[in-house]
Amino acid sequence: MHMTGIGYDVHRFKEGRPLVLGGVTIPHTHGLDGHSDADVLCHAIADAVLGALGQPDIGFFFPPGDPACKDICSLKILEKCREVADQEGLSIVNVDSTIIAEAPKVLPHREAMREKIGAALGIPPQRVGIKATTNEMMGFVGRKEGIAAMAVAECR
Ligand SMILES: Nc1ccn([C@@H]2O[C@H](COP(=O)(O)O)[C@@H](O)[C@H]2O)c(=O)n1
Ligand SMILES: C[C@@]1(CO)OP(=O)(O)OP(=O)(O)OC[C@H]1O
Repeated sequence: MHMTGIGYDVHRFKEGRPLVLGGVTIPHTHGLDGHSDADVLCHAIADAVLGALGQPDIGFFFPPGDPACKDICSLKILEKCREVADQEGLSIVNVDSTIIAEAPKVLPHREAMREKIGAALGIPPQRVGIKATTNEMMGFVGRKEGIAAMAVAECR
């Protein structure tokens, strides 16, 4: 049986932090604020995978504010999702995602992100979809207050 999951996350920009998306540090004026490395893309993908596994969300496995999660590399969260899939006797088929950001341009970093996410999830990079769009200068993303990401995943 195939199961589908959906994930969404958003993080606010903060000066003086590195911008990490899909496990890749991208040069930018601001990073994202968070207790973890604030990798909004990995968080959305994690929730999508956990949803497809019929599991609770990221906060169940990595409680918000848990000292053990301070500045955690969010690829570790994806590795945990893979472990949970293994424990359940399920496999991750593919993930697809969209980053919503006015800046920076993220598509130049797409291949690097696919490699990192694929390695963490144990799937080939060809099965990791990453797209990006601006919000046409509307809303909080449009005002460059932060970055949002959404994802879907399929498991079987
Ligand atoms: N942060 C972003 C946003 C967009 N892109 C790329 O630009 C294309 C056009 O975006 P629009 O929102 O103006 O339609 C989009 O399809 C992406 O290829 C990007 O790399 N990073
Ligand atoms: C992984 C966690 C751990 O604090 O990361 P945060 O940086 O707090 O990010 P958020 O997406 O708000 O919630 C997920 C948390 O569980």
